[in-house]
Amino acid sequence: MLSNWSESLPEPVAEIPESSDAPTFAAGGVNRPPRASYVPPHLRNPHQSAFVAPEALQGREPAPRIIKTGHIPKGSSSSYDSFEPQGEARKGSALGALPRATQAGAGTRPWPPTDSSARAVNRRDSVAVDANSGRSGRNAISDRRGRRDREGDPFLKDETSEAMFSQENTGINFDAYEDIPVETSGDNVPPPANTFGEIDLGPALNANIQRCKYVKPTPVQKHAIPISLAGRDLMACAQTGSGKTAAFCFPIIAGLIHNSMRGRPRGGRKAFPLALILSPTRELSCQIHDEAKKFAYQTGIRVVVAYGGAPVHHQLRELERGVDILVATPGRLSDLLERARLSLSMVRYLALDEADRMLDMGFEPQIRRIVEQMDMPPVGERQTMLFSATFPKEIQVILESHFMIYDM
Ligand SMILES: Nc1ncnc2c1ncn2[C@@H]1O[C@H](COP(=O)(O)OP(=O)(O)OP(=O)(O)O)[C@@H](O)[C@H]1O
Repeated sequence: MLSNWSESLPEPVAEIPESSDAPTFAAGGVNRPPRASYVPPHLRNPHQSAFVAPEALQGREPAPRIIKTGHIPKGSSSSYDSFEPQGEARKGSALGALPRATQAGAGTRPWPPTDSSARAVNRRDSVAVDANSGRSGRNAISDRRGRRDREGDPFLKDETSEAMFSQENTGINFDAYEDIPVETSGDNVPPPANTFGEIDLGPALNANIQRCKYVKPTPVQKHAIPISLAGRDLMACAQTGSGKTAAFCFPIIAGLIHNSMRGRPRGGRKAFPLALILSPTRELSCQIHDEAKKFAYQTGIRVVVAYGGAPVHHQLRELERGVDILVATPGRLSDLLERARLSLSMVRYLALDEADRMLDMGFEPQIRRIVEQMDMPPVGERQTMLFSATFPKEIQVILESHFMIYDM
């Protein structure tokens, strides 16, 4: 009999960097790399219990997980929900205005948060926008409703095999996480949230959290979500399997739902994502894409994935159909930018997952170009979340001094 869930996993298969001669797969769930082949590194030793800090296994005090927060945004909170597109993005019709979500059970809590830590975007050209006003806003809502009707149910396969989706069978003992200290730095760090109910994520996202059967936030979620919702940049060190995906997806999705995005061109050949999630491998990108689709279910937010080693034309078609959140590997993203089929000028959220691995895999030049030299809004005009399983000093120095990534 198996004593550990991880013993039932198939032998790990080496991950394939996108530069390899791997078999090709199409995006959007068609011919994807088989999910069973991806085993997170922490589960690869079947004799270690998953999700326990390695120090704890050696009888030592677990080292604190580190979360660094960016500067407290300055200025008035009213500019938080405004966004004026620049350059080419000014053209065309509006996409984005969703009705302001009324928080079920949250009563009168305003959005954006009006406390001192609320993000003030301070965009030079930004203007306040009423999400419910204007013709384009109504069109955008009906567009999104239509889109919802056509949306496949990302929970379907889980519902048909309930066991696959139950928390017990993820092999995660989240209670073991409770004791892991989390160290946060930065001024006036927003307090952690011990329950999802304490966080203002909106009814649609809350419903999806329930569908996912997440009962309470993991430690990285407890700390990172309130920090990001307050509009602060964030750098978090958390091991793989700690729930990072939700930690960056929830604030992005909540932010996109609550904030109006006017003036985004539609129907053209160039895509203008509002959020970009960079991850090192196609396996991880597909995993994030699958999770993000569940979190964004019935919100009207469209999540697209682009990764190397697969024919680009299918991914281009997916992008042409519209994209709010783009999950991408750095190589394929650079390719799409070079083909001028993608603009980063509307990106308000940038998340980098497994940053240490991206640097280890030699993606530094691409990331530098994507972040610094393309049309992405600069630090202060977008929100950045960086997650890494390890944070050796060298990586912190590289990230802080060489990349214009944070508002630190
Ligand atoms: N709050 C939660 N409650 C229950 N399960 C959760 C919670 N957050 C995440 N999970 C589940 O835990 C598993 C690991 O989470 P996730 O994939 O987000 O971790 P990760 O840190 O991003 O790992 P990786 O780097 O391997 O992608 C997933 O199956 C996810 O659905």
